[in-house]
Amino acid sequence: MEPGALGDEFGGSSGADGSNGGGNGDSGGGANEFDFAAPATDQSFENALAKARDGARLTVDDATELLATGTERAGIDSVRKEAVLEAADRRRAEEVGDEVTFVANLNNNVTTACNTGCLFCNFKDSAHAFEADSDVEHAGFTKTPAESRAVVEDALDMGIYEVCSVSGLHPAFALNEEHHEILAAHDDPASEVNYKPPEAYATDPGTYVEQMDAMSVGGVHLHSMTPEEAYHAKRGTDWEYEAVYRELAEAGLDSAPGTAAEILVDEVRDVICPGKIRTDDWVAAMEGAAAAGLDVTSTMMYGHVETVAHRAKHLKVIRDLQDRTGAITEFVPLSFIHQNTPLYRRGVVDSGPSRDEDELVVAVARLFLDNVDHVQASWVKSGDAHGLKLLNCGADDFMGTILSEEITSRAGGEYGEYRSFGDYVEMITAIGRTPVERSTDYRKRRRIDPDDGPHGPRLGPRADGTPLLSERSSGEGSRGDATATPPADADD
Ligand SMILES: C[S@@+](CC[C@H](N)C(=O)[O-])C[C@H]1O[C@@H](n2cnc3c(N)ncnc32)[C@H](O)[C@@H]1O
Ligand SMILES: Nc1c(NC[C@H](O)[C@H](O)[C@H](O)CO)[nH]c(=O)[nH]c1=O
Ligand SMILES: N[C@@H](Cc1ccc(O)cc1)C(=O)O
Ligand code: SF4
Repeated sequence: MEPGALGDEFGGSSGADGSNGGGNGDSGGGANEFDFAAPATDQSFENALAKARDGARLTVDDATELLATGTERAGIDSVRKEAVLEAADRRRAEEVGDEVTFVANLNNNVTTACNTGCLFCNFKDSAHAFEADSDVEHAGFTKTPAESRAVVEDALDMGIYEVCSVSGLHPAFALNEEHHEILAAHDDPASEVNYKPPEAYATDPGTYVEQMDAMSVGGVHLHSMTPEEAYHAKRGTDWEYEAVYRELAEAGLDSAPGTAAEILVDEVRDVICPGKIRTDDWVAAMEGAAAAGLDVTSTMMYGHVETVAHRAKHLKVIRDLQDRTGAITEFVPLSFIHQNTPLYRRGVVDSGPSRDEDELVVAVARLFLDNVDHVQASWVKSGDAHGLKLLNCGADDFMGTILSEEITSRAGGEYGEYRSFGDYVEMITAIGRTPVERSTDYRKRRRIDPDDGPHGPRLGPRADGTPLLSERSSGEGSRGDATATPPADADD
């Protein structure tokens, strides 16, 4: 399980994409080398709260005060926190009512090979371990397009609506054949454009277009190609993001996940993901996806080295993007899972966020993002009990069934990789809300009658209401964590 997290991300290969690797190993050298100033604003907590209660558009300073429960003293004030949560919960009820949505979906990640070296990530395995002549042991995988298709086909038969696919930046990945030729024409493709030909690897992931085509089967909704992946699919060219997303859409892509956002402030990215695209590029990729007619989601991975002021600035980037595009369907707060990560193991951070911080992030997202309808609570990151609590802090969506999970679990997350419809119905009704099966874009919704079990998906192209996997009988109260056998991964 544990992919040898510490210090060996790059093995001998020196930062193949040029912008990371070398510096990466030093990032954890001493605590606080980033040393961000403690946030301070000209706003008071009380004024910010009053504005939030009135429904006024909040500023970055307002959001900073609310996230901090006042910047004038350190630590979270529990009375103030409750006031923020209450305002957000009321706003949620006014805007989207009492329904709690979730989607019948599958995670089908294609490859864990990645040289980008993000210090919060244990999903990736150094790409050189995947080379045909490598004898480096690793727990990662690469799927061929045919293998991806088979996994999606199986899940479609089970009734899923969406496949969510996010992957490492495999050096052999290219958008299409023309891209392969452009990349291969470089004098030193590995160091100049993070490229090695598919023949160098034990398993060929195919092109991005081939993977999209393979996964877009039987009318499933394909949710894939994060901004970082879109960057990889155009590296070494002057192609526009819009053109890249158009080509992917023609191959079957329906919407794009807004991960790779982390914290959209470059001084934070310089510490936690120096090899990743910068904030401007992330925004450009999302705008390109929107211009190509795709919906997108938005995320924030918080609770590592950033301050509350960085979180507030991040929310402003998202709100501005949504003002310009209207393409964002939801905001997904991603609570940093620290246990196995280089950031933690190297002593750069000593934990992830507290539950108070999780609750305030959800609440302030609801209050600040007045143009994004849906805020997600994640059972993967927070577990069932705290996930349900987040649904009373401003969130209205409880993500999806996912069937398999590789990012959070590898980082040390403990909440499993699957929730059944029976689990969802039991949990959501337990907090007095209405369970609703949704489409990825939230436009299709089906209210579920809790008394009409056993429960299964009905919106997927092949869904007929049969429970997804062998469901424990509803009403047993023995939900527990993942018991499902995830679809088999292909090993390299
Ligand atoms: C693992 S990447 C895969 C897709 C692609 N390589 C990218 O970076 O966009 C997807 C996202 O998972 C999230 N993630 C990775 N490690 C995490 C951790 N330890 N805790 C919480 N979220 C994490 C990050 O937000 C990251 O952008
Ligand atoms: N929050 C997490 C998600 N969310 C994704 C959703 O399941 C779904 O794909 C999205 O809402 C679009 O419809 N997925 C994860 O794997 N891990 C999370 O923490
Ligand atoms: N939340 C992303 C997808 C995602 C999130 C977190 C993960 O760890 C993986 C994938 C989206 O729905 O757009
Ligand atoms: S977050 Fe994405 S880009 Fe960064 S190391 Fe992990 S898989 Fe690679």
